[in-house]
Amino acid sequence: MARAIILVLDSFGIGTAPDAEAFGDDGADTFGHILAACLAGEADVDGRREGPLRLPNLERLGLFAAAGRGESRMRPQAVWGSACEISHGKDTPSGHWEIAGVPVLFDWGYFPRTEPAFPPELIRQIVDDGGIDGILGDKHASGTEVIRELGEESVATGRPIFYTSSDSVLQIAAHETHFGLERLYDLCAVARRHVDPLNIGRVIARPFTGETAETFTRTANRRDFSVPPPQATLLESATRAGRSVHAIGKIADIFAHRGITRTLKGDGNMALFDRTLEALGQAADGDLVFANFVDFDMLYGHRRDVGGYAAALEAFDRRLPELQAAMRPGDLAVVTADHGCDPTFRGSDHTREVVPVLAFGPAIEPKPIGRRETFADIGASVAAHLSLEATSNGRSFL
Ligand SMILES: O=P(O)(O)O[C@H]1O[C@H](CO)[C@@H](O)[C@H]1O
Ligand SMILES: [Mn+2]
Ligand SMILES: [Mn+2]
Repeated sequence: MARAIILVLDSFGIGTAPDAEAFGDDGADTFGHILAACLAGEADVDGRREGPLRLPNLERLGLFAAAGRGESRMRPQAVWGSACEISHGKDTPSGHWEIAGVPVLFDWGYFPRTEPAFPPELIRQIVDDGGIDGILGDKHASGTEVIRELGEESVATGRPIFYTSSDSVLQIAAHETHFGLERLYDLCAVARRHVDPLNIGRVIARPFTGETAETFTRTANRRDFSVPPPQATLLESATRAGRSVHAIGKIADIFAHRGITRTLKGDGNMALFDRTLEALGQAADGDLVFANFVDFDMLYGHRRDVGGYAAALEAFDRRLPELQAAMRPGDLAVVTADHGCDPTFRGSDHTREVVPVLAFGPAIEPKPIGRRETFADIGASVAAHLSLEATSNGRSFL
């Protein structure tokens, strides 16, 4: 039994999903296109990385084999394969809930690609209850671009910026001190109530600091207000059985704080890796450590920054030996992702892709597991490993 650790590299898809065409994502391949860009010398970042992508530890575990790529001749040292998503959306909650055994088989509500994007009645309700005198934005946008465009006006008028994407989200950007962080969280809680009837997955607080369009920066105080998963997930199976669930980074928010024992936050992937090791050091037998590494998605995938994404992968890879050294004989670790976000693809949205499944531990025998039909096989395997009641979806590959 010992412990289980799930590491989600947020947005690290490894190839076009069989149903990608329905999402307008045919040909998307986050890993494959980063590899190619690095090889072509198009992903050099001054002082941070250059040349071909070097991921020796992920390669050793079987990343290339999982992606069906012939570049590596190494025999995988992990249980290796890939998984398709059956959830209707390619968003973060859908991906994580499916990993935890609860695919999203209903349709989220989405806001149209029009301006305004939000129903006027909805905005009127949020403005009335939220104590603001109006909003800016009201459209589909990239979060960094929209604060550059409207941040100064937002600071001057006190009106927060409302925007959305191809995900089921209402995002609210406001200045951390001029508008106020707690006030922004309160406003998001009001918005959360009003978007519930529209079946919107998340309201996201996007605080920023700085004084001019050029210096505005989003802070680590982002907060996601998610709806709870529609059924009990692996996390609740664990906590109901008296186990502790250690949630690293965004995990607690993504699961609307259901089935979480403790939350450890960190600013950036490296801090999140530190928190993961810290949780592992404290986890008892039977516990689950569940970590999300958000930089891949937020800082590089959505920003279509190939070099940054490559550098972040290499930095993550360099830390894997520390994780392996901290694992006890009966532990299981699974490296996976929640969707793709190909930094070479058009637009700035997620991409429908298959994700890697690399499961390893001192007593886990390497083997191929092929292409799994659903991410839920990960949750089923973790449940089996921790001797928890089986999740209602997924089959264990262990
Ligand atoms: O452009 P930013 O604000 O990073 O937004 C991105 O972050 C949202 C939540 O992950 C996604 O829906 C995407 O729109
Ligand atoms: Mn995600
Ligand atoms: Mn994202």
